Amino acid sequence: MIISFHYNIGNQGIFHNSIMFVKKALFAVPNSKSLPIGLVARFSSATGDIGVTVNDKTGVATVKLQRAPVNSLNTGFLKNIESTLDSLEKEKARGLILTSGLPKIFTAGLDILELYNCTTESLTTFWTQLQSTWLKLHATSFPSVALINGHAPGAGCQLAMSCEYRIMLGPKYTIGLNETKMGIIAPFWFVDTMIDTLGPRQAELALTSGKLFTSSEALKVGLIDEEVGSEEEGVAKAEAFLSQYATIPGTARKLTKLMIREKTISNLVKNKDKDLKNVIDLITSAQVQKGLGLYLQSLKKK
Ligand SMILES: CCCCCCCCCCC/C=C/C(=O)SCCNC(=O)CCNC(=O)[C@H](O)C(C)(C)COP(=O)(O)OP(=O)(O)OC[C@H]1O[C@@H](n2cnc3c(N)ncnc32)[C@H](O)[C@@H]1OP(=O)(O)O
Repeated sequence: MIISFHYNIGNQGIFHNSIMFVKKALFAVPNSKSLPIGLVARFSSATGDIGVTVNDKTGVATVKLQRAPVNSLNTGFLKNIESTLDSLEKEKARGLILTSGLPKIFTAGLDILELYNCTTESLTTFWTQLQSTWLKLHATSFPSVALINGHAPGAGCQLAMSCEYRIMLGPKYTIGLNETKMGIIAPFWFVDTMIDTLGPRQAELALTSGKLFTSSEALKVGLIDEEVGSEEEGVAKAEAFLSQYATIPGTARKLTKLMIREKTISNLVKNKDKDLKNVIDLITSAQVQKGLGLYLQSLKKK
């Protein structure tokens, strides 16, 4: 017997900003002895789908990002990610596995179309949402694992670094903050996060060159914690990592995490406006707009 719950995760309209946990069906599955018992959810929108499956034995939620073709992060998708995290907090999830539902790509980072030909107003909306979503992910009360099952450049790497543990599918994909390669600069809170992850020496080398690491290079410098050969192996390792927290009191765990992350978090919280101004000044400059246009063209030409 499997108990299935569905929750509708609303966005962009009727269910805006809420996940409703609705017990929908109780049904028997023939010929099955040990099926997992879980909560299953999916929502769709023009700005991306997020599939959420909660294992109701462990309380661990698997969140699958799905915005074809490359899970690029635009305002709506970031908002959906934030709403999902809010709902998981509310429902007291015991852990998060953040992964991609698309083949080959974890996330391609920021949607460059949000940066190219933008207005100050649209960029403000976008960047403010990015700050807000990142703050939420970086400070979740539950433990988090990024299961990086595809490329993770730019903000894709930033999302992964904000999870507490990183498992990457090898050997084909790459991860890193590649902003300098694009002629732009990683914002200070990306830099802080990379320093927290790699230490200043390796962060400087990585950031100044905009290096995209293969999974084995990433493992060597500590950008990821484990490299796996299949998604199944990745899921098993993620579950094993999270299971260690089943016996650790949640509040002690959370406060310890926040203590360690406090400097990086409060640096952004205190300097949000300054960060936004930096971004507007840089991104709306003619030179950067030209560079972004060429970069977009090069992606399309492939
Ligand atoms: C004083 C201090 C000042 C500080 C100021 C701060 C300033 C702002 C900082 C901004 C920080 C930026 C962070 C970022 O995340 S930028 C984005 C980084 N990401 C990338 O560079 C990835 C680019 N994409 C790729 O490398 C490849 O697409 C990828 C490896 C991800 C997948 O390759 P694949 O071959 O599978 O797919 P395609 O390349 O053919 O792509 C398919 C279509 O998707 C489009 N695409 C790809 N990436 C993006 C993207 N990030 N945004 C929008 N669109 C993207 C691509 O053009 C293809 O489109 P078409 O189908 O139309 O051809």
